[in-house]
Amino acid sequence: MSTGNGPLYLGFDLSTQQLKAIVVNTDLKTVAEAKVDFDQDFGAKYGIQKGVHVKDQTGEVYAPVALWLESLDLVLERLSKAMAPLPMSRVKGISGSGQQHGSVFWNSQAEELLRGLDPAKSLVEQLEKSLAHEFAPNWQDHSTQKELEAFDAELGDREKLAEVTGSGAHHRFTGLQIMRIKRVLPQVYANSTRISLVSSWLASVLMGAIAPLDVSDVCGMNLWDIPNQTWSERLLALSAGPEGAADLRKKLGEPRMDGGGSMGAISSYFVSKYGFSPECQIVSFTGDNPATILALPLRPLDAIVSLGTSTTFLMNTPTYKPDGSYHFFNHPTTPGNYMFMLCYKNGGLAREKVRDTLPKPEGGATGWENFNKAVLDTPPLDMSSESDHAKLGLYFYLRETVPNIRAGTWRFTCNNDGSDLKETTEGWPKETDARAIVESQALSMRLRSQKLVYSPRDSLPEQPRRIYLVGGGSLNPAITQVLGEVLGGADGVYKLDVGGNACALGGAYKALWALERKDGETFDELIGKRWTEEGSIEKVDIGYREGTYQKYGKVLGAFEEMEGRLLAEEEH
Ligand SMILES: Nc1ncnc2c1ncn2[C@@H]1O[C@H](COP(=O)(O)OP(=O)(O)O)[C@@H](O)[C@H]1O
Ligand SMILES: O=C(CO)[C@@H](O)[C@H](O)COP(=O)(O)O
Repeated sequence: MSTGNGPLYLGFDLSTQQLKAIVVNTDLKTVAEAKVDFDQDFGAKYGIQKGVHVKDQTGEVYAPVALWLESLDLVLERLSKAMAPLPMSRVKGISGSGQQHGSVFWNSQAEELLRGLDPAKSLVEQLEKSLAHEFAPNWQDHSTQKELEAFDAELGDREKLAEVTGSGAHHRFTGLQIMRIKRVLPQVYANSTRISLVSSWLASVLMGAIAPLDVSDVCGMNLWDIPNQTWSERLLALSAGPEGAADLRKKLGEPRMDGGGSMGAISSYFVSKYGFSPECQIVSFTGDNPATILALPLRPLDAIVSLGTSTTFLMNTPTYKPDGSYHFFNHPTTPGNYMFMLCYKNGGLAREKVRDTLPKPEGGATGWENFNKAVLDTPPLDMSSESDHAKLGLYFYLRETVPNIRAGTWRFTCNNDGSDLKETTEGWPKETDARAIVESQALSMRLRSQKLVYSPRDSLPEQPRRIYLVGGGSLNPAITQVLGEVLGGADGVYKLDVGGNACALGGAYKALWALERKDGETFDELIGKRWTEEGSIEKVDIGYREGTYQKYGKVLGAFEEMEGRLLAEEEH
């Protein structure tokens, strides 16, 4: 491939299970990729599984920060090789993303250690000493029930909190996590001079100085007042105690409200060790979901479904319509726009659990062959005729967030119009579970996004125009088809060619826009001019199917009632 002599842009994604890096040229074409898989590369050393430690007794889920430091050196070593013969010195700008909500606690030595990084030593050798806490809470953590109740109550109720911060209280949101750390590990909190999000932490290491939080990622904390674009003093005081609000504000710093421009040049450590140019600029890093909506120019009514460890449903919208069950974030690049998001904890790993109840395919290339066959051999809602009962299931191996239902598996049936909803105790064949888990994940997204979608064309029912799939699960044709059947998509369902690397790609595009934008040029304007469908996306399903879409529509009420009954059981 000819890459000319123009500048290159590097995007990282520090997600739950991997650290990925992708380099693009000014035509948005990928020229090199590399990754570190935490379990494969460091599982034995750090005793992690799927990138994290899990403490079932408390609901804590956390990752060792040292693992990420080792991974950064390793991914850059791999990337230098993947780039050859292109020199790293061609990289003009770096941005990227981090798993949202996770936080890193720095101690008082951090700034000095970051400034003085020695290329003769590794990052982990030098920066392990910069931490006030060796672990970063992960977004799957659900140890903060007490804090969740306090946050929901603080401004009156959950809806009021959502109006102010874009979200009701969620266990994983950083304000709650900080409040818990202060309660259970007061010394760690006291020793923390600065607190970063995962995104700004990675930017800090690359810059050799503590980077500000990002305009979009800051909205995943339940601390940022979105209508007024400032820290909420009341919520800071709740998290850190009435006397501690000012101190917490100092630890967090003021976020950077411009998603573009440069925050500073790369640290000399990376110049000496990996051959970056000293002129290479670090652009603000954002959350992995905000970065995903930057992987292509996203029009209103288009939706992205990210099938990673978590499942997320994302839209770019000019309307701020907060609600306690979903999320609004500042758009990462466009002031006045927002990202709408639904986030499910029981995404890829829950589908894997159901897959693993089926016999292992012999010689299968992906390991998903039997799961896919079961999905495709089962009719929608497992109804072979109109008189059959529709089957609905919920498969939560972790406490879910949307809605906040305990871990467990439930199977219900109802009539084709949603009436006569009953829990079934006899169960059903394992093959039915394969279809039911994908349907239930899609039904939940359809239920909760209905207020944001409208009819894309005359006479079609309300639905997204295009649905773009990203993340590891987007490689799966059976999952893809069911998403199209349930969610529709008047112009079809598309997979991003970059598959599981969408957030890293969004990071690379962000770096390009940040450093090449003309006065007032938006991300969508600049990227829209250079982006081509060919080579970027592939149509994988027709999306809207008349009849099938309506069939799922008729059981949406029953689906909501099923969730409602399980929630009510927990309240009693
Ligand atoms: N062929 C496949 N079919 C279904 N799921 C898949 C397939 N390949 C990978 N996955 C899923 O993708 C998940 C990882 O997705 P990825 O986007 O890389 O994760 P992360 O959340 O760490 O960024 C795995 O947990 C796995 O369940
Ligand atoms: O908690 C959320 C969003 O609110 C998750 O989407 C995390 O941002 C990380 O997800 P993975 O990419 O690791 O699945």
